[in-house]
Amino acid sequence: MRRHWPQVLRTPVGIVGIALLTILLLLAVLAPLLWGDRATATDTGDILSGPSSQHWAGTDDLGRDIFFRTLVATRLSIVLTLLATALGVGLGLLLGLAPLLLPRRLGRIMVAFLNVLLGFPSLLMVLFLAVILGVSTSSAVLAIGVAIASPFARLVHTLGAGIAERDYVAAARISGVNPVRVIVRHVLPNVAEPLVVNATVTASSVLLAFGGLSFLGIGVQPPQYDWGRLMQDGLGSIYTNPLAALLPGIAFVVTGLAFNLTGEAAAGTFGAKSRSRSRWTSPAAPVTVRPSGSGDEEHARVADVLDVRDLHVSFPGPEGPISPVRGVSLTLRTGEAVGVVGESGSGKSMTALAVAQLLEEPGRVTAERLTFCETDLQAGARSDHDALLGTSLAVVFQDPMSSLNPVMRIGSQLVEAARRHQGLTRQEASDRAVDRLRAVHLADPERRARQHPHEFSGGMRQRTMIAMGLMGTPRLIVADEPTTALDMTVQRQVLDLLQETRRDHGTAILLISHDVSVVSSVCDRVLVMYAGRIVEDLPSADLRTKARHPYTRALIGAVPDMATDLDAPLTTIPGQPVDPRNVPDGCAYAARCPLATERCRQDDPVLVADAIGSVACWHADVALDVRIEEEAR
Ligand SMILES: Nc1ncnc2c1ncn2[C@@H]1O[C@H](COP(=O)(O)OP(=O)(O)OP(=O)(O)O)[C@@H](O)[C@H]1O
Repeated sequence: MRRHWPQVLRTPVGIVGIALLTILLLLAVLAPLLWGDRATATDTGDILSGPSSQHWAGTDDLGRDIFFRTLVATRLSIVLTLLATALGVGLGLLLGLAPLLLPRRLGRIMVAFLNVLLGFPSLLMVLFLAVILGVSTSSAVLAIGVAIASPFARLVHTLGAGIAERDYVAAARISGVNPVRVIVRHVLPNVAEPLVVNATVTASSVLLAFGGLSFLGIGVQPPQYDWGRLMQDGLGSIYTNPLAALLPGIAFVVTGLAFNLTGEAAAGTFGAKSRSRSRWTSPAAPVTVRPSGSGDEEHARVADVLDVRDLHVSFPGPEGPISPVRGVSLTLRTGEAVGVVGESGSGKSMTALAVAQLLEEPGRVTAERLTFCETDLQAGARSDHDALLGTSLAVVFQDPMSSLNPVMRIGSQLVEAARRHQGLTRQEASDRAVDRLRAVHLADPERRARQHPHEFSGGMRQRTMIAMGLMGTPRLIVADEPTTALDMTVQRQVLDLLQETRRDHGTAILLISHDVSVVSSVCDRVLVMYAGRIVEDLPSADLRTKARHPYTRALIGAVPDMATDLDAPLTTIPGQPVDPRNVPDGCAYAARCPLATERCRQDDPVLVADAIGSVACWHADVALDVRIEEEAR
């Protein structure tokens, strides 16, 4: 944001706004010192006079100089405006952020409360509070501050809630960072720009509101005076000396204009910056990572990194629970790479999130067994597992925009992760961050560590996230669509990097992808998911020749290869994937399967192991050539 303010000064609107504000602030500081005495000096021989060479704007009923009084009133008018704005913004921040910190239900109540407050028109609220709190300057500040707090709180909440859903915030929260720190470090910096712009514009409304209260006699009380008070005093002589009321009126207009123009220019500049930044980063790719720890030798002794039995994920739905994952079992051994493929909605990501303990409420995870590095993740408190997950599990997500904090330097993000989980000093963590950036083949890592995510290409961001995972030595990297949206060359580099990590550190990899060819090029085994279940598990090497489930064969058939006729339409799988809200009886694939029989529609086949792998199909023994013929028909 600091970078953007000089930009504001490059726009004509910004120049005028900031010049006016500077003059007003100078007046606020200097006018009482220079002209304080002249503004209060009474001259009973010259009361309620019109403009003259001695009194440019005439005098009031005690013969005081209206011109100097208006100049001197700048300080009180602006100080009160800033005080009420600061109070409103502070309260708004508290009220707007509270729902993000409170338990979900309490947060909802808080949001409902905010909505009710918003139903009151601000000006009515100010008048109501000013009368209730009593007539004084401080009650007027309080009344205006409270009245502007609710719209500001609503803005803070809306912007904050959007950021709080990003992967890097979720990862920080779930890996045990104090919620207040998450807000201060990750949420607020990302919403600061629109909030500052909004606060600037709000200041002009506050100025008006204050002037209004003083004008009505329920704001600033004599002997103090602000522009509103001066306007009221000048009203009595409006026909003999219109300047008495007009001059403070002009002061209102100029000050309101200064706040508004500055706010408008800032909004334009920040808006343009944000838009250009999102264009710049949008083609990129993934990631959010739980950073990792060390201890390769000890790791190597443990064979099964991950052991999952009968995993279920469910969400509450209007007509009963929705289960996108329905009894998944899988095992990953040290250094093993397992791919999970399936159409969109088959439950791949939900399985990964459940395994990584990243699924948030209201999602519910149950399993007969869920063991990571020999630790039962279902036993004991969540906080007991944070250290293990934080040091041994890295998760690489797909969404580029939400995976790295856009306002933090790359180096700081790596350092923060390592310091939290490995207890390194800042210097040690910085050195390691540079070293890890080098390890993922980023050129000039020292310079890169000082840059922000928007200065990186998609592939570089993705490698950065893998570097974050490598701040220690993860036992498992869960990579959810890590190469989607990357071009073939960068995709290859990222996949090679995963392979290198696996080879050098014995890290197991769970790679999720739509792309059968990506998975089969990296993984030892492939799990095929359909409707929340694994329907086939087989070695990658056998995928093209020995797959037996009709769904696996259909997925392979949908991947074009060198022999594909480019003039013919691409092969697709007929029908629609199963909606988890409405899973049919029997085999979930039956409605789309060319081999389906009555038995398939009634009885759900279970996964049966054999010499090749495992398959859940009543027709798994039908010879492959017969199957291909059937499918072709
Ligand atoms: N909060 C939720 N409430 C109810 N259902 C949900 C919720 N989140 C996800 N689902 C459902 O879970 C199912 C599985 O989603 P998941 O993201 O695991 O699919 P996927 O196989 O990873 O798909 P993709 O490849 O598109 O990411 C989807 O049908 C989705 O609608």
